[in-house]
Amino acid sequence: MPLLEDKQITAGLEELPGDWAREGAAISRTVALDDFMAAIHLVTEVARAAEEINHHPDIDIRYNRIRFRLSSHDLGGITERDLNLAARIDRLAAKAGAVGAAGGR
Ligand SMILES: C[C@H](O)[C@H](O)[C@H]1CNC2=NC(N)=NC(=O)C2=N1
Repeated sequence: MPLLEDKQITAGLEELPGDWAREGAAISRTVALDDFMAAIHLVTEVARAAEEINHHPDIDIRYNRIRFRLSSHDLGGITERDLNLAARIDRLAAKAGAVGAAGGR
């Protein structure tokens, strides 16, 4: 699967419901949950999705906030796999009642 061009990445990010940001060779999104266990439950669901597609996020968990950072490590950049995983994360995060970190919780 090839690396995406800048304009493809920009278009792909606009299609995603979550507020993903481009960070060089990766895209990232931070979400906030009600509490630590809610965050851990979401991480567990994302882990199952990652295993299903064999594409794994970098995850930073701080109490009720989770930062997901996606990159295709084998190619050192962003591919469709990252956009696909981001879409799955957005669906799981919405189901879990997550809000963007900008939500101020
Ligand atoms: C052996 C295994 O299939 C590879 O290491 C997969 C696993 N998950 C992965 N996840 C991500 N984000 N990038 C990869 O290059 C990658 N490679």
